[in-house]
Amino acid sequence: MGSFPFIDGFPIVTSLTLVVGLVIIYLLLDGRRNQSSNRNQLGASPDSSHCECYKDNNDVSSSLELRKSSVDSQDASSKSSHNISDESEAVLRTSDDSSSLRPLPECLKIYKSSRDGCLALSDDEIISLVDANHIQARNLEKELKNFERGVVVRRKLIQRHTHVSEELSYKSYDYSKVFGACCENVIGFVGVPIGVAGPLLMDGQEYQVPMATTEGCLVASTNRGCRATYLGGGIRTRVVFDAMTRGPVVRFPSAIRATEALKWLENSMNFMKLKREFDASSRFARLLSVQSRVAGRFLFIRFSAKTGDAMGMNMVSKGTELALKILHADFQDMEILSLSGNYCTDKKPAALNWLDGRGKSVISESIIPSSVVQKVLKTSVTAIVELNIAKNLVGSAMAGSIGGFNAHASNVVSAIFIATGQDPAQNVCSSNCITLMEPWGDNGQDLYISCTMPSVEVGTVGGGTILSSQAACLKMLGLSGPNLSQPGHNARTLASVVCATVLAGELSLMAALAGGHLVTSHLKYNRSDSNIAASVASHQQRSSLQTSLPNLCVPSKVQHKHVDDEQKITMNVIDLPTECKQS
Ligand SMILES: CC(C)(COP(=O)([O-])OP(=O)([O-])OC[C@H]1O[C@@H](n2cnc3c(N)ncnc32)[C@H](O)[C@@H]1OP(=O)([O-])[O-])[C@@H](O)C(=O)NCCC(=O)NCCSC(=O)C[C@@](C)(O)CC(=O)[O-]
Ligand SMILES: NC(=O)C1=CN([C@@H]2O[C@H](COP(=O)(O)OP(=O)(O)OC[C@H]3O[C@@H](n4cnc5c(N)ncnc54)[C@H](OP(=O)(O)O)[C@@H]3O)[C@@H](O)[C@H]2O)C=CC1
Repeated sequence: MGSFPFIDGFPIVTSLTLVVGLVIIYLLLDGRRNQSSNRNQLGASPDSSHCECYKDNNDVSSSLELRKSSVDSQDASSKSSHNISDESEAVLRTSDDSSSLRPLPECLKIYKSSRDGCLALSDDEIISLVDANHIQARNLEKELKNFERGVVVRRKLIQRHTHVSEELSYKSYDYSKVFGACCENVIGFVGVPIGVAGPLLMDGQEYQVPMATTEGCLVASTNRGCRATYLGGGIRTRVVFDAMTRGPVVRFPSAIRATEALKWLENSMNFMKLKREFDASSRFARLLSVQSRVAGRFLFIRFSAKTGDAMGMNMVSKGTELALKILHADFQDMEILSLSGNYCTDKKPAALNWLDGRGKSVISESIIPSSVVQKVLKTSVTAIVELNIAKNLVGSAMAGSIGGFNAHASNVVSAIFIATGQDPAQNVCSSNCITLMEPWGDNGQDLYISCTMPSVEVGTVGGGTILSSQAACLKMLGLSGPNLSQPGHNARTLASVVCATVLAGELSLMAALAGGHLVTSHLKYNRSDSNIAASVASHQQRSSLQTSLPNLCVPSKVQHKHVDDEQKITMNVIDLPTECKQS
């Protein structure tokens, strides 16, 4: 044995066998890799993918053979996944077999051969035409005359640059409502859970309020507020102002000229001229007022209009553009710098909206009996009233807030906005709210609460309200679409629902804070380890700090507001689960 050469302690024969075996395994694995990269030719490696396949297919004769064998199976699979008319089924091609790609000139010829030329091309062939700038990626739905296939091809296009998981939903969605109205370059849709809070007893009627959110605990809390107000006899609301605004910026050669224009706008005859033009732009938009401010040579003009059941931004923008032409006719030296000069103010925090209102200005109020405060809200009238002053009034003043004198109005506003197809960006000003609380009744034993929201920007027609799920949520409230007998009534009622639900949310969260229940409730409803379990495990393994508090330990009990009378220190004492204590 000693005369035989050894490799790493093995006799040479054994070593050679090992090397040959490894080479064979490597070749087999490599072959599989190549096969799979051919199958995913629009996948992760963009440069090699399509171009390589296209080069391969320059050999037309071989590609024709391959194509013939693949077309049948492709068509069979495509029929189930695409909503194609019978006519086009016969010629539809999809992309799975890269080897069947026809050369670009041939694809172009087919594409141009008729109005439906696109339908005779596979997804990959369509992509080759997009790459060569014959088809615009953003027009795929139109070109393919099939919304879902347009979405599928666009997903394949961007697969080459980033991973688009099947988990991003795209099937069985009514894209016909989206195209030209709600979104461009569509690649799918995101599902957001909808919870329901209710019954909300508002102005004598019961509502079940849909809320779209991923913040566990929010619906539970709002539901509790609905319960408390229901037991107290409900919530009353009033809409005190209703006008959407658009505020362009224009410029003059001098401040003097800007001031002359301002004076012109203040004249009631001139206002009527503007109004005639503005009102002619819509069956529902009606100009109510024009408010102007000068800053040097700039003039800012805030057009305010009723917009029926629409939130109204498109409508008011359209009317404003026409009205500006009338002003321009008398002030030819006026430059229109922008239809929006941020004096509207849309989608940005602004004191103007807080002070003067925008959209619907709404007030809601309710009285909660002391027994309900104790049993349902688990706090006392004194504690919640004191906390409201300290937090929502003094705290927000200390923070320099404008319109943020509340606990979490934006939570409820955003959840209802997403559920009912409102413009979610308008959550910024729509969440302006001041929450007020007072002891009520002969002995101050009950609780009075009100929410004042000057700028709720909502509609029941237009925007995302046309989409099926969002319209279904509006239907739950009995507020879908236009109110034919009283245009504007549906949108105003929706604003009331928002304000009343905000009141319910304020009541419940403030009670939880006053009672020290915030953390326990959120750890119960608002924490999951589904996408962090691995990192927590590896962190624990790495650090092996058994003494530290594991991230996912849920306190079984939180004692709050343990006040040391002498020092007036407030402490939170967290009672940990046994396993956490042991570690
Ligand atoms: C609409 C455009 C982009 C057209 O702009 P355009 O320049 O006429 O379009 P184009 O056909 O010349 O295309 C130029 C590029 O725009 C893109 N593009 C163009 N069309 C599409 C489409 N269908 N789908 C996807 N991408 C598109 C695309 O990148 C395209 O490049 P290409 O692909 O041709 O090389 C332009 O007029 C625009 O940006 N308008 C403003 C719209 C906007 O920003 N709206 C936001 C909402 S407004 C609001 O909510 C807030 C407000 C206004 O109130 C705030 C305030 O007070 O200021
Ligand atoms: N343009 C912009 O600057 C901005 C646009 N937006 C977007 O604007 C969209 C909303 O614009 P908006 O003007 O509300 O909606 P639309 O643009 O959809 O306009 C409403 C349409 O509904 C018609 N309508 C039918 N019945 C009624 C009724 N009872 N009350 C009111 N209108 C009715 C109107 O008729 P008619 O034609 O007679 O007026 C109008 O054509 C959203 O998508 C939003 O995201 C948001 C911010 C800024």
